[in-house]
Amino acid sequence: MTAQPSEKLMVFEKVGVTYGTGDDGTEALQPTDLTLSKGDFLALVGPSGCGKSTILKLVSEVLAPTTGNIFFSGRELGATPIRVGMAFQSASLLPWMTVRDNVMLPLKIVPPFKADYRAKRRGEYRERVDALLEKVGLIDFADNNTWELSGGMMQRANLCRALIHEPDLLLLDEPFGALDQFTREELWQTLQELWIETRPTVILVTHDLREAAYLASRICVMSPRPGRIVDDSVIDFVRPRDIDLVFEPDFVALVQRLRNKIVHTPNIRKRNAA
Ligand SMILES: Nc1ncnc2c1ncn2[C@@H]1O[C@H](COP(=O)(O)OP(=O)(O)OP(=O)(O)O)[C@@H](O)[C@H]1O
Repeated sequence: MTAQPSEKLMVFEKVGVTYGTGDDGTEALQPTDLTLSKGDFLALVGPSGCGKSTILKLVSEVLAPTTGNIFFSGRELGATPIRVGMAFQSASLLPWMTVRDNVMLPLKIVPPFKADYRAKRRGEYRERVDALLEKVGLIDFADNNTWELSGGMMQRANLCRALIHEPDLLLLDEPFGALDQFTREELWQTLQELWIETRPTVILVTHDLREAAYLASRICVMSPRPGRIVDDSVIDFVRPRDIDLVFEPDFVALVQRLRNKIVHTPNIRKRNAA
């Protein structure tokens, strides 16, 4: 197995996933090559069931590939611990903790921060949490219970919790899927600001093509199951991106192109059977 160049953060080499075995097996991901560089903001889009979440499970080591290899910083994934931040559609904040304590949680449990947690939780860590809450407009709610927050505020707190420990990888699975359009657009801007400031490497799974085009620096379109990457585009709209960008002709044309790619990419099984 050859080591990968270290400037590439993550490399998929012919990575395939089949759930189950034999006749009952479900091929979710065809052997796939994918390279992620440090600081990329990659959006994965495609029809339901194409394997987007499967890729997130692979990257977060919840699932091992059936075939192929994954490398992280030039070494096989799993060889060294990587720091991952995650945010999903359900904010899953802990209701018995305040907003501040929820955001501080990764500093309590993730190395190397946890070693100093007791000493720093009232000083340096608290300042760090409060600075992030200030940035996303939640500082006045730091001592509130999470059930006192609106859906949009919960997702702001959720983003803070996913970023507070400076993850090597930020994994976002439909994080704004349950929000109304206006709140969602506000959160796009918040996430963009956080990304520009700290440049984490992000993989965003979304069904919302405008969200992908507004936020991402790169978009991969996947085919219907068994998933494969059928389009890989660099998105180079100037940053910071204003929300009015979504009405610009180039933006609308991009969303239309992505949509056509998704709608018109045949299911390989059906095509082969025809
Ligand atoms: N544990 C499992 N056992 C069997 N099949 C599975 C399992 N998990 C996922 N699948 C199947 O693998 C395929 C890919 O699933 P995955 O959740 O990655 O798709 P997705 O693109 O994230 O879908 P969605 O957009 O609907 O969330 C789907 O057809 C799904 O039914």
